[in-house]
Amino acid sequence: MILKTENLSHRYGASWAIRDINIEIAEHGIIGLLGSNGAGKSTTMNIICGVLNQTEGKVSINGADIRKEPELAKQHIGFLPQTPPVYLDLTVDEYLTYTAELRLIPGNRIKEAVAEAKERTGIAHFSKRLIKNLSGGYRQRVGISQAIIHKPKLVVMDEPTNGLDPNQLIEARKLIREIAQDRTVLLSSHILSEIHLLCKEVIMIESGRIIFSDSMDAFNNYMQPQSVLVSFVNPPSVNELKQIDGVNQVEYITEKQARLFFDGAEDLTERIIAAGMQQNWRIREVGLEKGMLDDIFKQLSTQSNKNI
Ligand SMILES: Nc1ncnc2c1ncn2[C@@H]1O[C@H](COP(=O)(O)OP(=O)(O)OP(=O)(O)O)[C@@H](O)[C@H]1O
Repeated sequence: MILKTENLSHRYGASWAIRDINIEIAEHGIIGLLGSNGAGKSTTMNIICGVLNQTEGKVSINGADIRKEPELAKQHIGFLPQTPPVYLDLTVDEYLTYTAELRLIPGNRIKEAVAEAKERTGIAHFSKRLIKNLSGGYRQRVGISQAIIHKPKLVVMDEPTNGLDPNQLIEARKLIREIAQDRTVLLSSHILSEIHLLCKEVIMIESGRIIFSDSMDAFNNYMQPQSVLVSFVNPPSVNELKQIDGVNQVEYITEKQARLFFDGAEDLTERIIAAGMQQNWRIREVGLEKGMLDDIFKQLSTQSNKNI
């Protein structure tokens, strides 16, 4: 087991930030921790990485208890906190050499470890550059370098793609996928599509509790389409649209585009198109809409409350 948390709970002052978080990760690949702002993602990650001491519960990394055997446990863990822990006045080489020392890499192997981490994250050409003169995307790569410099089995990344521009995002995702090829990456995000793109497993946390933990495929079952957007050249009336079998509600978003809500109706798209052809609505586009993250949260929260 690479990571195991047992009934992990933490409170700041009187209020609990997380309650009874149980996570078990045995395989390689990318696992997503999904939750809205304030759900408890950072608290969970900080405890897993030994940066914050939990109020209750236990964390084991590769079988070692992070509180009882911190040195042993931390050998197997790399951490990229929400703000990359870089020193702006050091060069990339100076900073990575320093982090290699912190990670207790033997002196005669530090140069090699620094070179390898830079190579993996594509920053070798910036070795002598001061970190303050790097762009946000490259600073973050330096942050990732320090997280993998000791070749840990588990890399924990707190919102690693937050605040990156579209190009940096694509590069960052590519890098994270590469890093996860031979280890486990646990990453957090409040953006569903981000977790969707990257992760094979998802742990969803809301108000400090896990409300879903399973494969991405299983998660997708909660995202059944419930509405369809249709654009017309000759828009019909709401009543005409309601006559289509399975449609139970209609709202026009613009003059020419309507949202049709339906209940588990099969072949609905085909029926809409057929009706459109018959009555000359001249349909330009039909697109299924997936449930919004808020709805999924609501759905899952109600279900988990029922199970308690
Ligand atoms: N140092 C602290 N002192 C008091 N309360 C805190 C502290 N850090 C976090 N909290 C509270 O604990 C809860 C969980 O916060 P946490 O930062 O873990 O959530 P998060 O899911 O990471 O959210 P975000 O994406 O906004 O960082 C929130 O209600 C937050 O206000």
